[in-house]
Amino acid sequence: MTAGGGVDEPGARTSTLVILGASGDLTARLLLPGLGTLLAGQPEREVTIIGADREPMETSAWRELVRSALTSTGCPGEVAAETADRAAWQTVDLLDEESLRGLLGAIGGPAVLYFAVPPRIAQGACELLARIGLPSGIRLGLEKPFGTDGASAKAFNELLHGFVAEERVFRVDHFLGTSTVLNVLGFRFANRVWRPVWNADNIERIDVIFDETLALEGRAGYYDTAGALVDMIQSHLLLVMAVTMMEEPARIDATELRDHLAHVVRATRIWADEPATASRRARYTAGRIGERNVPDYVDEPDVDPGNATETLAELTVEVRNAHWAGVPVTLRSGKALGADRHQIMITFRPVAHLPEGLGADQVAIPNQLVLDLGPDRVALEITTNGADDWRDIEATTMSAALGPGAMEPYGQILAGMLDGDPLLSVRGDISEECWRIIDPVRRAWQANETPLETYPAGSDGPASWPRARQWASVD
Ligand SMILES: NC(=O)C1=CN([C@@H]2O[C@H](COP(=O)(O)OP(=O)(O)OC[C@H]3O[C@@H](n4cnc5c(N)ncnc54)[C@H](OP(=O)(O)O)[C@@H]3O)[C@@H](O)[C@H]2O)C=CC1
Ligand SMILES: O=C1O[C@H](COP(=O)(O)O)[C@@H](O)[C@H](O)[C@H]1O
Repeated sequence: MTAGGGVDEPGARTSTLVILGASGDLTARLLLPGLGTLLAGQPEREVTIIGADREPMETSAWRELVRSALTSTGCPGEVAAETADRAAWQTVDLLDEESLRGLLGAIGGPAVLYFAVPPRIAQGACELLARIGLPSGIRLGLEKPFGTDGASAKAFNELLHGFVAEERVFRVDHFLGTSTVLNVLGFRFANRVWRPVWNADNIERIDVIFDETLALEGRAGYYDTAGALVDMIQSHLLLVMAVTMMEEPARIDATELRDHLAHVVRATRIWADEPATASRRARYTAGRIGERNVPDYVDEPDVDPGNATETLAELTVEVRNAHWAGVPVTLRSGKALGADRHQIMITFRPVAHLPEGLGADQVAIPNQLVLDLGPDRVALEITTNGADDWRDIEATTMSAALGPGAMEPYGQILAGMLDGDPLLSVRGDISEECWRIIDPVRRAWQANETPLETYPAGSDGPASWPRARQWASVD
């Protein structure tokens, strides 16, 4: 097995990526295809990919898996072939100390160890690494979920910090690598028009929505104990919120950006400090989405009907600082819904007053700004004079497509890891803060203080939830 080097030299384009759990779903579906988009745009990179898993795999089979996954997302054939030819396989049991030592010895140089394994295995392997010691030049890529609650995330951080510097730990949240989240930075900070109005004086509410038509898709092993709150709100949506509401960083680097994200999550509190009433939860029952019949969630393969798993979660929080106090921020995500709706929605306060003779008998219409999280688009609903009667007022939508980004989110995340730039990885304190926000909600749900409602697959969620009113207008 050969080891690439150089991940430590700034700007180096030669690096070694060791994928632990290389026979798994994440590797085949997201990691390698993401890397393919990175190599498509930056073909000069020489990445040596070492696949590692507990079952042996022929090197030729691993190389073919690498080659086809890279080309599936547009990596040129010759770059994929060269990368595949460098790839190697290592059979390892990550929970066996000797086996893990053997892997580290075989890598023999700087590398990224990417844990594409279940969280229990990643944590167990890190406990062994704490004993063995981490060879210099190694970085760790850790998938979500990071811990299972605030206490376990804190303990995991303490374990890691005992043997590796925080700058070498890359906690993955692929939403930070999505083009729209990156686009929010330019949209917010490079436009003069938003700066004076981006605060509680002018903004009435914020909604971050990630509704999916996808149902469980065979992921009960993970999802049935996580649920929508942990799967989407604890990690992704709180960070999307933080990017939307943070102050302007002095520069876009890992320290500044993450300090600013941390300021937002540290100031975030559950609305009215009432977890039971600031949240809602529901689970899908049988229904139809387009041409698909979706079974009742509890009839999905491997679901434990005894788990009160929610497939739709909503949580309202407040960022309690001088800029945002009093503005409700609702985070919502669910599966098996009628439409994919991935949006940050900013609802402005209506004008305080309309001149007499304009919009007679009409109430002022609040401006609404929607940043679509794919396909990337921005839409602003403004108020204009009526088309038929200029004395009326009516809403009109202006919209524009945003750049789709040069690569898939996992390509962006891997680029940061390979280059040693933690800009888009979740810092340890931020991860703990996100758990601190949702832990009381989980406790309230476990105590049954918030009812577990139902909705038919393919619907908009429980009929009683007041959602259509809020964002029907910008479609
Ligand atoms: N799949 C996805 O869409 C996403 C996954 N993630 C995260 O990525 C991680 C991996 O998920 P996923 O790929 O779906 O999981 P899989 O179960 O598909 O893959 C995990 C792999 O790890 C191997 N493994 C388990 N135990 C050991 C061990 N002791 N030593 C070496 N290898 C081991 C498994 O082998 P075996 O089969 O023999 O057990 C399997 O090949 C999880 O943390 C998940 O939360 C995050 C976002 C999306
Ligand atoms: O991390 C996750 O994200 C996906 C949604 O993100 P996408 O980039 O795949 O659209 C979600 O479906 C999944 O449940 C969650 O684990």
